[in-house]
Amino acid sequence: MAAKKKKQASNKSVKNQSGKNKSSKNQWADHLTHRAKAENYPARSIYKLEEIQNKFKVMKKNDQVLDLGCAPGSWLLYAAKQVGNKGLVKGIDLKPIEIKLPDNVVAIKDNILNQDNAAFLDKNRGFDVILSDMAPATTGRKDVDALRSFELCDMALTIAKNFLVQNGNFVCKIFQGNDFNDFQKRVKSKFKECKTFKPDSCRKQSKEIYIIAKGKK
Ligand SMILES: C[S@@+](CC[C@H](N)C(=O)[O-])C[C@H]1O[C@@H](n2cnc3c(N)ncnc32)[C@H](O)[C@@H]1O
Repeated sequence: MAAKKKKQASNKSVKNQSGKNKSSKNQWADHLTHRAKAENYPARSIYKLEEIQNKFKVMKKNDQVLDLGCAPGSWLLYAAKQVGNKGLVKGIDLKPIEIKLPDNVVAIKDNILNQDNAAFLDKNRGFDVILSDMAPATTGRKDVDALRSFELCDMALTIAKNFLVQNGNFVCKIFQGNDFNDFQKRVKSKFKECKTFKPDSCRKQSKEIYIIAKGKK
């Protein structure tokens, strides 16, 4: 009886921003959210990178990988397994990483738009792979959100141009909007191969898509 009451309380109905009723439980939680939890990943986005890696083989053993927008850390954990203990994964995010990271991962809390993180990025060695799963905090205004997302992609591409080794690979999440074609054209001009891919694990209603660029010229 007590357990039943507790369950009812945790499922109680609340109003969302548009005034409609929704469950106070995470309405976005789905089987991948539960699977991620069971497999000790902090976010379901792990399965997007897994699909990308299975299809495009963007990372390999011993690679040095940069993960832009790395919190809460699922891609860091997955990339760390792909590169192995002789590889290295560096991550950067506005938010701190709160999970325990393996020895071949370092992460810092910083804004990618801040030019001062060049020392962390380390131009001397260069990265074999740069991943960007960055997404801006949404405002609800589609034009503003699309512009902010584009600004992050633009910065990710600049970092890829400056810090990827020759023949390096670049994966970048982008929201399909007005700037999409122009951005894709700019990526294509810098890489030998460039494709777009929407992993099955992306939420159907999401406008996000990944640009997979291989072989930096
Ligand atoms: C979808 S989450 C990334 C999830 C991550 N790939 C994972 O698997 O755990 C997007 C992240 O982009 C970060 N982000 C957004 N703008 C940023 C910026 N200017 N600099 C650094 N990180 C940023 C957000 O803080 C957020 O954690």
